[in-house]
Amino acid sequence: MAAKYHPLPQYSGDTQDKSCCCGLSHRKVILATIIAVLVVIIGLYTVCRPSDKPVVNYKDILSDNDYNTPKHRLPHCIIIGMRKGGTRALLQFLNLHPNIQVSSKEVHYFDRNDHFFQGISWYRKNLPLSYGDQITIEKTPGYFHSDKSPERIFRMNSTIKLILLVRDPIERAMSDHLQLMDKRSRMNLETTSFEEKVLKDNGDVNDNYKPIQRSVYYQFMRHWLRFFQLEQIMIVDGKNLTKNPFEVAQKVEAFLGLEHKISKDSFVFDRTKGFFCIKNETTGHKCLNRTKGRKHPEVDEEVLAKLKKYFEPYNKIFFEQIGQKFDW
Ligand SMILES: Nc1ncnc2c1ncn2[C@@H]1O[C@H](COP(=O)(O)OS(=O)(=O)O)[C@@H](OP(=O)(O)O)[C@H]1O
Repeated sequence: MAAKYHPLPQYSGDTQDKSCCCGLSHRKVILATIIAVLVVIIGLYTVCRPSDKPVVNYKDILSDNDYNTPKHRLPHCIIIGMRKGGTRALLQFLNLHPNIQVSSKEVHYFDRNDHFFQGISWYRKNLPLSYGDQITIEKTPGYFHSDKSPERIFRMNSTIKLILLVRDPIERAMSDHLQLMDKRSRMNLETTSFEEKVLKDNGDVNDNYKPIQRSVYYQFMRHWLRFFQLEQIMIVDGKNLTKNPFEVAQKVEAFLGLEHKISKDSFVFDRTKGFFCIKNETTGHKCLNRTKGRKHPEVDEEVLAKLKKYFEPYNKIFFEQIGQKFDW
């Protein structure tokens, strides 16, 4: 009997689906691989991202009585801002206290996703070593203006103590502007005057300019008060810090439940710098670097009047939120 003829499958060119393995076409294999990779990425993200549950409680940190072992401890207190409020000066002054350990760098854990999604152990590693009887403080002024930070801090420790330095919004905007212009000039980019930047062509206040936006405090404070009790947030007058650093340091010591250890003798007024600096037995005294305490140029009266009018209603809401008034 003649053998039955079975035609061979025809080669139909590279663009056609070809049988690969298990009878699946190349396209299906590629699709399945992409789906598998996505599933693995989503799985890893879900497992590795920081837990939504509070990680630690203030009481737990305080009950850490392993006094003699230096460890990277989570902060008991965070200076959340505001940018240009005097945060560096306050941190330096608090560092004089033997029971306070400060993070010299701004960690930017809660306001930067690339840091935050590395998890709480990343944060801990980026905080200084401290002993069990010390309070760890970090300052990142960007936290105040970031909408994610309040909830993220709350989830880490709902009873944490927060410090917010406040300043006249116009002075703060000027300080912010000078910093931005300084950065531009170091990059050899064109710089613009405050007056030009803060007003639009039609003469209205330029509410698209970041230094102006960041001075509308009530918008940011709203987020913080959704998560924290006002009593947990110490509001510090930045102007008072420049005039009476000792008085402010004493109030912060009390807020943190620490003994008064920072002495008036630790400060010396530097006439050239125009600010208080920290006394140093060997070098005389140490002031903050040139990026703190820049000379503010005079602002045109008309521009100043417009800015005052612009910020007035916003300041009023902010004062109501914090239950305190300032002279701005
Ligand atoms: N003792 C002392 N020495 C120097 N500077 C002092 C001091 N106390 C408060 N200030 C004020 O701190 C302002 C800078 O604020 P910050 O440190 O929060 O700025 S930053 O957001 O971290 O860039 C800085 O703002 P500018 O004067 O506008 O530069 C100072 O006014």
